[in-house]
Amino acid sequence: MTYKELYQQILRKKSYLCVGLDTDIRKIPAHLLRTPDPIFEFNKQIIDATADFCVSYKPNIAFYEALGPKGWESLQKTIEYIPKEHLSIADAKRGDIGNTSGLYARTFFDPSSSGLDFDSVTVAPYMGSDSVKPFLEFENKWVILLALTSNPGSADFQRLNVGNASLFEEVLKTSQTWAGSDRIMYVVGATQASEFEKIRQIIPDHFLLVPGVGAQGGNLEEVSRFGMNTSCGLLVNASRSIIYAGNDYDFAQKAKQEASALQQEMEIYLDKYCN
Ligand SMILES: O=c1ccn([C@@H]2O[C@H](COP(=O)(O)O)[C@@H](O)[C@H]2O)c(=O)[nH]1
Repeated sequence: MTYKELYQQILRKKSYLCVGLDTDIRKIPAHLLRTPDPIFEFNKQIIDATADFCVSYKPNIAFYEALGPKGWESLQKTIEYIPKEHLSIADAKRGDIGNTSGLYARTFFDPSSSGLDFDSVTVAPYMGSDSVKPFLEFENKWVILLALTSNPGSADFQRLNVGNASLFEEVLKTSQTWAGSDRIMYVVGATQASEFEKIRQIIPDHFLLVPGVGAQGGNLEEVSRFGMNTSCGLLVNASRSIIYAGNDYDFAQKAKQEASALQQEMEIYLDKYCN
């Protein structure tokens, strides 16, 4: 998916919502446990209920890996089921020495190797340019680099001063010099709203993946006011607050209501701040 295609979808749906598929076998409604693939059945119903209100889906790979081969099978079926117009994000936070990163990239981007064909993957920048390069070599795919994460521990390293700037600012600046940097997005937590203005000065045009609204308490209005650019430039993720809005036969209907409410709020902010 190109930058332009993503922006057009945002305009069409009046939404920049990413639904997080953090599907936990211990949390899904009991009646689904009687189906052959409860994780996929849950995801399928969530996708059917929310597709009109979001532009992206983000399965967090941990929830699938934890189940072994069965989890990978559910993940593969989920990825095949997500409508092609939605940007798919493998939230895997990978990154290693070059040849190992190459295999991680094949895992998520090369269906002939792994059966998975994601549009994008989250990558940790800590090991530097050669650890990210193999992902960027897949020309029609996106790398979503961790910049300033939503958790309290983001202060431990990401905010440390290195020279004249903090480490996360260096990640933003240095990664701009890498080949294929036009296909980088950045993770910035919704809980970090005070930093969005500064971040936009460094990377005015890039898309930001913003987790942390809903269960983590981030403020959608602030994120939109300070983070939006002229092409929206935001994908705001909500996982638990949507997919676990209900826990019974009506779970998908409840998820739909949550996604719809966020979309309606986003429509207001698109009118107000995307110009
Ligand atoms: O900085 C980060 C990076 C990734 N995440 C992930 O996003 C979702 C958030 O889930 P919620 O239930 O909406 O809180 C989850 O998969 C995290 O691993 C993040 O929260 N912060």
